[in-house]
Amino acid sequence: MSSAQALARYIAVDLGAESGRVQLGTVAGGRVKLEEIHRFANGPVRLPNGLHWDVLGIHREILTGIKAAARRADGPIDGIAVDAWGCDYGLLDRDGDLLGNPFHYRDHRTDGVMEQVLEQIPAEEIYGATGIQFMPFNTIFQLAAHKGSAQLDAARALATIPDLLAYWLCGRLAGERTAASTTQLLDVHTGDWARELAVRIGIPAQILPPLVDAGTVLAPLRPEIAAESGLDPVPDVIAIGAHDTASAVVSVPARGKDFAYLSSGTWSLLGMELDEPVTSEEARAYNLTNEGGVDGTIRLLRNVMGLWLVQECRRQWAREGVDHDYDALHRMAQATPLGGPLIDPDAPELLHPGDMPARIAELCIRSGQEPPKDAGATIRTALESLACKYRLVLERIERVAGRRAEVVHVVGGGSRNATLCQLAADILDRPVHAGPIEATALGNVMTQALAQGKVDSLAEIREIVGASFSSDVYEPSTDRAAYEELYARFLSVTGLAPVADFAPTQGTNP
Ligand SMILES: C[C@H](O)[C@H](O)[C@@H](O)C(=O)CO
Repeated sequence: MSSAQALARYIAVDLGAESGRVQLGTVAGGRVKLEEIHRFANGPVRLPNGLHWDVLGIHREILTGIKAAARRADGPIDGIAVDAWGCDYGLLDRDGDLLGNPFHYRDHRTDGVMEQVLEQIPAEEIYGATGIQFMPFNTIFQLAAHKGSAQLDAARALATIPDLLAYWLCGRLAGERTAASTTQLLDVHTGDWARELAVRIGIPAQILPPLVDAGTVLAPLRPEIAAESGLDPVPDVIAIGAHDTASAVVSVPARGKDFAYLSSGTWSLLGMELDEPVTSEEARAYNLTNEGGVDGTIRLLRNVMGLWLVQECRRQWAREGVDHDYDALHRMAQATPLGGPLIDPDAPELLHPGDMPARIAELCIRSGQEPPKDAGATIRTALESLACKYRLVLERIERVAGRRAEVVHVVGGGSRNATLCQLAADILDRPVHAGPIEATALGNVMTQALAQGKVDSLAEIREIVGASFSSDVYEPSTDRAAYEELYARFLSVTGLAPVADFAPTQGTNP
């Protein structure tokens, strides 16, 4: 694509729990192209006081990526933006300096904290204000666990992970709303911080930063970074859908409204796009979340444990001396016959790092099933269970959204997992369109283009992405009996209630 044609070039920094990527996006002639410039591993660092993220290391990798992108680009860079996982944050002191490495959401410091807070403030109230699903690591509970710490006492500002890294690139700290929504401290009706809620929990509301919408230009890249990278003219740093899932949903190549999306990676984020939040008793009972979307949309979704199950199994087997790569694991799972043991992939025992194969086997035994006999069978159990949970969650979302999804778009790294995509189509009994893989980075790039008026709308973005990247289509099996039997067995061994006869509960997720 020659520079004459090139309409705009953007650098997208896309940070996930397992890896970070710096991508160069070029938007021209109604098409978007993405080039991976720099990829680096990411993961928890254990300190005496718990699991943390190495944000200085992440920042250094971002600078390396920006320099390389500047060298690779065949013209000026128009913007830079950062997206990252939700819920985690850094605290800044009165000088704007970081007060210690952010904790990792899988750290045990929040054990039991959500229950304590819910004794103080009823779930109905928190959900009524924020519309956010109850998860033990939500920022609100991490801050409650942080109370009384020297860090929180000295804190003058809170920065979600994407906001912190954007702040280090441009010097302006702002709370981008899609990322802010994952804190469970944003009022979903007003779009402002739920300060009164924060104060009732003992969180100093003054640390909550000024809010901006996705598509806001923050400030120019810091001059020393621009100079070091040879970026002239100096690009702006732009707030986009800073919560990675929000950016992924931007580039779902869907038309109309009757679609569901599954952002598939370490987590499976399954949802539908709404114009307005739904904080009904039923939405709360199903523990659905109303996370903020780009262009004022609402992401009515649910976190499902995702490919973390497979990632942790692989790490455990590697610790035991058998290093399976992901392709080998999926070939083994594909070769394992349908109908093995099933589990609830969202069982709390599976959230923290550790011996995942043993935990999966334990859950099977505890529910009266023979545990998986080998690695392939263990992965098969994880994938079949995920696909079954997708069905339960999607049926609940459709009921609350009041409409049916005719197609499910699976995007992200997990969209390469053909076994899971086919199982999802079979158990959901509807077509699954898989791709693009780099949906989050594409959403990052295209929202920068939206911020600069290079494109006009979410619909146009989805047209451009759909025209630029093909999707693999998985049609549901016609052997309905086999998959209906599988789903019925899933419900019976897990004790999870199908939509039809589900009764409201006291808040935390079934
Ligand atoms: C904690 C998870 O990261 C968060 O709930 C999820 O939405 C996410 O950010 C996935 O990347």
